[in-house]
Amino acid sequence: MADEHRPKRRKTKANANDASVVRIGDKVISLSAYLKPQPKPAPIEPQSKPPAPEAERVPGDGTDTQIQIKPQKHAPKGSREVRKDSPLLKARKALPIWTYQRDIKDRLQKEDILLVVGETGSGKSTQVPQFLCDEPWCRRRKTKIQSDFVGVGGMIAITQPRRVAATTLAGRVANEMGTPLGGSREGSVGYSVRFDHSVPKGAKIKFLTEGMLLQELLRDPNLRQYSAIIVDEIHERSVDVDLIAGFLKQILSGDKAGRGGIPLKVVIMSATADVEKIQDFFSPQAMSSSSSSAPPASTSPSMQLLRIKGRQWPVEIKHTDKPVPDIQEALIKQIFKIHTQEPYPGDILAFLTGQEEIEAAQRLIEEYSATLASDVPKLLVFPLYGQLSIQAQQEAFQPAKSRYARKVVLATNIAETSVTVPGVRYVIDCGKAKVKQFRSRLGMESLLAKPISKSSAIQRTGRAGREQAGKSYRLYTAETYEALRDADLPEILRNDVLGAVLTMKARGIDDILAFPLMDVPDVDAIEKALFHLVLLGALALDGAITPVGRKLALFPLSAPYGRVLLAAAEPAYDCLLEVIDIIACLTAGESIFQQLNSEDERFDEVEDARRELYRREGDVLTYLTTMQRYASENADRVEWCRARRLNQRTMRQALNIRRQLRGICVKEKLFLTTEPPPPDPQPFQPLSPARAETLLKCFLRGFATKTALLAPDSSYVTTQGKHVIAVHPSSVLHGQRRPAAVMFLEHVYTQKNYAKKVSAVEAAWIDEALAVGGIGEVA
Ligand SMILES: Nc1ncnc2c1ncn2[C@@H]1O[C@H](COP(=O)(O)OP(=O)(O)OP(=O)(O)O)[C@@H](O)[C@H]1O
Repeated sequence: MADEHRPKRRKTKANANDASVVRIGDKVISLSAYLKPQPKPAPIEPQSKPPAPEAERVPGDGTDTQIQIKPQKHAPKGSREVRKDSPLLKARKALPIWTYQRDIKDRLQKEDILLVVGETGSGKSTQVPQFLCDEPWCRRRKTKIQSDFVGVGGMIAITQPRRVAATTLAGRVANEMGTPLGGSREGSVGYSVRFDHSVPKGAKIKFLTEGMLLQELLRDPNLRQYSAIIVDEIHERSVDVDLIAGFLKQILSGDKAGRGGIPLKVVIMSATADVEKIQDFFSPQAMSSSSSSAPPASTSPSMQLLRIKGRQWPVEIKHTDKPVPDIQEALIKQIFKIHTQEPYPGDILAFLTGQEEIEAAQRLIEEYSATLASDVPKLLVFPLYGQLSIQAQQEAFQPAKSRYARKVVLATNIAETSVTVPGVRYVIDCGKAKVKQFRSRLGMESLLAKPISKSSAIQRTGRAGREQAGKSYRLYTAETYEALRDADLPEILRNDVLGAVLTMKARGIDDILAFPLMDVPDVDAIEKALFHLVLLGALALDGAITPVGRKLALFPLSAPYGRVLLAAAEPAYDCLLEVIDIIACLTAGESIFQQLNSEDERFDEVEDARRELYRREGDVLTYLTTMQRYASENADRVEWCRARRLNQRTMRQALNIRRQLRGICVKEKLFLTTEPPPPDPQPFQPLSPARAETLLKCFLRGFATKTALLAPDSSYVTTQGKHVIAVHPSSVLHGQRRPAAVMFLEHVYTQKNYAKKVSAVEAAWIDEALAVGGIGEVA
């Protein structure tokens, strides 16, 4: 029996006899100091400002994840007129950056590149694009490029490290401009994140994730549709933002022929950037040496630096007196202390390290909150982490449904930069974050909780004090803060660079080491990536990009998933529809299976219902069966998911991704027939053993290097690198018969080396897949 969704710990409950304690495993946390005597909460004051942004679901079948922002009542659809007494205009004018408006415009009128450094909440992300979008240089112009007349410019792109920031900022700016967002034909503001785009006709400002801008760069290396690119939150130094900085440097230092001589303006922004490093990278000397067609250093664009002083609202920072022995305990106590002692309303945003920690804390807070007296406001908990679907993430940004409740958002560092969570007045910072680190020599990734940097701590604190004065509770001492390093290591120095190398190759960069990067990754990591790309067929043996590589770079999927998709379209496999179903489930966000608790009274019933989904070959085919049965259900999908404890929201998102992937495959002419994919619901057809084998072999075309063989001592040893690896408890194969060979789609080092998303395969199939890639045998 699969125990993917078994509990990882005993069910915890507040002691029935003593409502002032909560238990975490063996520990008992007493909250009595905060709760007795119970102070009466402050009376609820009507909020002086309307909550914003007023994001809403698009009504419909629920498969669309677009967000729709209610237009301001006074603003006609598509209008950009905002009344002078609009509260939002007043709020904009109160932002510290407002007084710098003229300065920013003047500087960009004269120069092409500007670095804006200003405190969190000073108004950079929401205001700078609005200041610039009506500048004369921002108009779309017709120009002659070679022999054609083409339009250049007219729009501003502003990149964000995460989709939640891109969508919420787009919502806010649309509101401020009095223009609708999403689902509308006209408007000034749009957004584009993976699997979700909403760019109205005539948009002047587009918020997009860094990954999406990279995709656009592959299609249009001169970014012709834009007059300006704003790179926000550059301090996060993701691989993608480093690549963007490199490409922008090439455009800025080039001869502009590809834009018909029209310059591209570039604005780099952050509250906590390493100013010197960025200035060096974009210095005239560095510019002139990065391009053969560059003018001499004396005429290269020079980077202006503008520092925005001040923030709108103060934030009081409180450190602990002594180190806290148990972060979770301290965090929960702090939440209840705020709830009972700080004025209401005022929501709480608490930073934890990961999904598991968030779920554990959520259970405890909810259990305890249920025992609070009826005259005490309830605590409503909202999780916020990367694996959640966009819809689930958006819920954290809505005002609490009940007026007599305090919202507690439990977030990972995805809420650390850029975002404003409306209503939040208090921040709690646990001082740690899970950091992904790729050890190129081992070919293994680790995901361990580590102390954050000063930059992260400042950003977390900056999530308070955005709508009113706030407080930031750091669960570590002032001395610990002082000892933190200034910034995190850039991702390019600690992560797999497979995607980065593929992007560079697809953009025609042959000499990867000569590409302008703020930090150059280890040669070892680049070699590993080149080897992997050759194996995937994305690069030829001489390192040149192949047609397969070009296609992979354009898919909104990682290269191995893209490779599986392309293989599925080959006549030898011919299983595109099934592979799309599986990849849709794998990339939809949160696991489609909710974790089951063995003490749950419905445990056996749910396990019974799930049995029809589990496949003894492992997780990949279990996902397929689940998607196919879900899609074939035509009575009540919500009830169907409930009975099996499937995450209905993730399933809906998977259907949405499935629709988009099918569309991409039709466009790329990958389907072997010209017949359109059959509409749902189709009757469920059990998978034959031969078909199961074909599908797993097809997945090996992308994942032959992520395989392990059973050793005589019953452990699994990876075929690449020869490391011992265990099947993760979340896999349907955990605790089952041990097949002689396994393929895994992910691996992670936490307490030990774990293989996730595991399937039973045969050693001969692995050899076959490696041989197709020209790499030889595994054993
Ligand atoms: N979604 C939102 N809902 C409500 N208010 C918002 C929202 N987004 C922004 N604001 C308001 O606009 C102010 C400025 O936000 P903005 O994101 O432009 O600042 P920033 O300087 O870019 O901050 P950071 O460096 O933290 O990203 C916020 O402090 C808040 O008052």
